[in-house]
Amino acid sequence: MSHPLAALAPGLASSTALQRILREQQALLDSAGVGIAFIRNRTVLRCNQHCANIFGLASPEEVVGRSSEGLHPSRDAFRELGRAAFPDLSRGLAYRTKRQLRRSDGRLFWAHLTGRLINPHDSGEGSLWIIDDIDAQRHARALLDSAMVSRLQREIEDRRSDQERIYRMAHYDALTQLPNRVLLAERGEEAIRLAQENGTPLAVMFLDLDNFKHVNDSLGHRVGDALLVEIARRLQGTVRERDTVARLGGDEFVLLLPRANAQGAERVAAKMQEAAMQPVQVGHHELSLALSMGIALFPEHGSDFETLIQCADTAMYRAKAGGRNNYCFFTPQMQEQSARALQLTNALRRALERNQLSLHYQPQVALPTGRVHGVEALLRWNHPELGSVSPAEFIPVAEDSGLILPIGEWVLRTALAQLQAWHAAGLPRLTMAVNLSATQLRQPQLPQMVEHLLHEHRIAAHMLELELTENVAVDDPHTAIASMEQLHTMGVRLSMDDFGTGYSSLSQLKRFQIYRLKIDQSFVRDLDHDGNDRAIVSAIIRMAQALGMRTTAEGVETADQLAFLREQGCDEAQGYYFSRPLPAAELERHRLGCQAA
Ligand SMILES: Nc1nc2c(ncn2[C@@H]2O[C@H](COP(=O)(O)O[C@H]3[C@@H](O)[C@H](n4cnc5c(=O)[nH]c(N)nc54)O[C@@H]3COP(=O)(O)O)[C@@H](O)[C@H]2O)c(=O)[nH]1
Repeated sequence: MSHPLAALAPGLASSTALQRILREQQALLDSAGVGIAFIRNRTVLRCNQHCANIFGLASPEEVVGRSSEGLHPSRDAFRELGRAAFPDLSRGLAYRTKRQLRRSDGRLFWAHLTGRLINPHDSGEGSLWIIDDIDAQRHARALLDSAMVSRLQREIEDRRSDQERIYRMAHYDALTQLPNRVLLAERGEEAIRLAQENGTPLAVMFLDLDNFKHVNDSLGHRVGDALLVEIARRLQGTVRERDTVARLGGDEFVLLLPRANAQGAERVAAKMQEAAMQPVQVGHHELSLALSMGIALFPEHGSDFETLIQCADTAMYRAKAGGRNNYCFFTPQMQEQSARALQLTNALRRALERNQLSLHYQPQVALPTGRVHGVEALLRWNHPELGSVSPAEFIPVAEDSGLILPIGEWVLRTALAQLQAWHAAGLPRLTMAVNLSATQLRQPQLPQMVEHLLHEHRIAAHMLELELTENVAVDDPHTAIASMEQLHTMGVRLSMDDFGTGYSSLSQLKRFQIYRLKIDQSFVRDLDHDGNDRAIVSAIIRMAQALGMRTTAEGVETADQLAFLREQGCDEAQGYYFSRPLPAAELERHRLGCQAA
């Protein structure tokens, strides 16, 4: 096809130079971002690609040759444009307007038009028109805008979900998905505000799983975690929507119970106990757990959330100490006791180095012969200001603070040194019983320490009896059993103290390699007038005999008690009837000299 511009200079159309110029011009035209068309005699002579695009045609060739009138919505519109443009064009000026044009498929669109005559003195040479498609621009802008909007929306969405994730991480426990300490505190403050405003009650409950450490240690953390998740689910399923179940960490949970008074809290506690006690299946383990719970009430026990939680925590410890699977309401006395415990802990830290501790010894008498076969070492603490503090009070404090470890070692060393002295003084068969706390038994190095002290004082292992309570083994049977086995292998004798008051099974007794059962003094105390106690004591003695264990009755105070025990075949007895626990020198004077064999 001959180039349309060749028509403008017919003589030059075949020249190579002109062809090159025309190609360059076309390239220039095609690279323009607007439509460009040359029109002469109402016919399109030449246009660029953009112009073809604007009119919905594939290439400039499809536009060239078309009547320019057909590019307008109507003949009238076309003529009107000619009339309007003429004054400017004929003066050699550019004519600018905004018009509707028609695409090849008939659709109308708005465009900015700029026209100019090629030769202002001769309109017959045609005109050049620049067409700027406003609709397409608008459309493109709209597309751009919507792309930006959706990107913005995505960003906002992303940011929102990031914020939600951060909020969740900061306010919820990752394992159980329960509210954590932070969210609990927020809800607690809010609950107190509402309770104050409405004059309604509010209960805070502190929960702790009994023996959870045992599950974790013996079955592994994965089982422990699964158990916590299941317990969390059950607790959550037991309360009402307005209540909050939060996990503080480990096996500690807190319940926030708006509008619950003492009876309400008690009902929830009972439901919690029931929910926790249903067996939990984790893999092939069927586990059942119990809860210890402490309850504090608003406003009776505190006006701020921090105080209420502390009170509930204190009450929970009391529940645990009272035998586990239990709940307890906070009382102000508990706080006094906590303050006292703190005072004792601080004072106890200095007790060893300031020589405030001493041992008293209580004889243990063999019933068939009436002779003292051994003594039990009992710790005494005499503080310059606090006076004589009972071990029943300070031993638990020492256990909680970990001070029982250095103190327990001191007791063992001092007792063995005393035994060594008595053996040297002519009482070679005297045995020494020493109390061991659960914390001590959990120390894996305990057997080595005992062995070292026995060696240091040249005492045969069977002359030492270590007294354990039943709960020692319940808390951490694995370490406890390992230590007991080592001690047993060394020849040290183990006795079960306060037997009958704790929680142990007969199979445990066998596994623990127990040499002696010490019948708790609570059964001995009322032997004279309580038929049940008599039945229990004689059953314990018979059971021990059947299992090949010896029995010692604690707290014997009367001749009648002694007669009953002797009659039942009890092996040894200990109590005020024979002697109170005494300092070594006093005991030597009164009891040991002639009786020990
Ligand atoms: N872990 C350690 N625990 C210890 C140690 N020393 C003592 N304790 C434990 O403290 C609890 C209280 O001991 P204590 O006040 O010494 O009471 C003992 C006896 O004095 C008392 N007793 C003895 N005979 C009688 C009696 O006839 N009547 C009566 N009412 N009380 C009597 O009983 C306690 C016996 O203790 P135990 O045989 O150990 O049960 C107590 O639990 C001690 O175990 C220590 O060094 N470490």
